[in-house]
Amino acid sequence: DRGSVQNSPKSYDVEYLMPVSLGTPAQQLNLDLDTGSSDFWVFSTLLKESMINGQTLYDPNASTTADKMEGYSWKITYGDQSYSSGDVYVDTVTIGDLTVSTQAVEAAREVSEEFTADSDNDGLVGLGFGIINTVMPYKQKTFFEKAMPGLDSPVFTADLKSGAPGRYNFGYIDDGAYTGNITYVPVNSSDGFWSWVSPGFQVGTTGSFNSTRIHGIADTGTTLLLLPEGVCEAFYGRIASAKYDASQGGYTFECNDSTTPDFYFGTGNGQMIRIPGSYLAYSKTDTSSLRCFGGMQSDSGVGFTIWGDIALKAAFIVFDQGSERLGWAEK
Ligand SMILES: O=C(Cc1ccccc1)Nn1cnc2ccccc21
Repeated sequence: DRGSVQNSPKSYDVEYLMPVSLGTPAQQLNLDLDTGSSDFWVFSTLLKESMINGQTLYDPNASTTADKMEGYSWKITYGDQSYSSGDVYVDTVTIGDLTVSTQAVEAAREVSEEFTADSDNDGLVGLGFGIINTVMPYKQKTFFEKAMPGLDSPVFTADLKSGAPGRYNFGYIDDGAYTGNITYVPVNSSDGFWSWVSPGFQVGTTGSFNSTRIHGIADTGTTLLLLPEGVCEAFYGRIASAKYDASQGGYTFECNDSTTPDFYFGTGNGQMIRIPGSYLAYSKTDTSSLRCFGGMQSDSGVGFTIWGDIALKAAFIVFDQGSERLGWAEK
């Protein structure tokens, strides 16, 4: 079996949403595929009105195939301190023609203000590893883990684009979606993340390759690229107008600064992925400003590097859960 679904970026590529069908008859929600977490949760009719702001709600009572998991609950807090919690139902879920008939659907009773404010986002499909699923008393499998045994190949791929729709595929690799070769690197899933080691980086075409191992996770649910302080300093040191602006909480620079170099990161056996400098001028610091908040920021508050959407949209990525490895290709 296999599946394929279009993803669509919200403004500034802050997140990428995809249509998902839940229940019988199908209820369609727009969900955020998040390889940085492992809960499948949705806005639901269990929520208080005050927490809803235009989102589409999953109504388990309107689904003939929904069964409540009595005595089960969930509560998740993300790295940015946003959170959600609620009850659990088993129901049928279809993403891009791929159906899982008994998916644990986590129906929200409570969401933090960040989720309420994001009216286009009806919930998350966590495609990290199931060991960090938060359902109690027994953790539940991710959508991919449930689908995997029936797939042609135990992989899913992410093709995120800058300011344009891309695609998530399940169970196969579309050889037309990338150029050159796919370089595979081993994944350590013990923390539940797609964790891997980059051999180093290079700033611009003229810079030398810096052989420094960078431990981090491939996370579609994080917007920015959070890298070690020293790497940020090497990159921003090459941009004439760049500075660390404590009032903005990060590095900023003039959006059109022509000295902005591309950023290359190593993936293994000599391959590098090029992130165009334009991706790193993330968003204007305010409407009238000429300065942009950097798409690359320090990971010092996190403890590991996060290869978020800024980096992922420069590549075609194979999340190979069958072999616990990540595949990287240019496109
Ligand atoms: O939380 C983060 C980014 C982050 C910030 C600070 C420390 C560690 C990580 N990403 N993320 C990944 N999945 C998410 C889902 C919702 C909100 C944020 C999400």
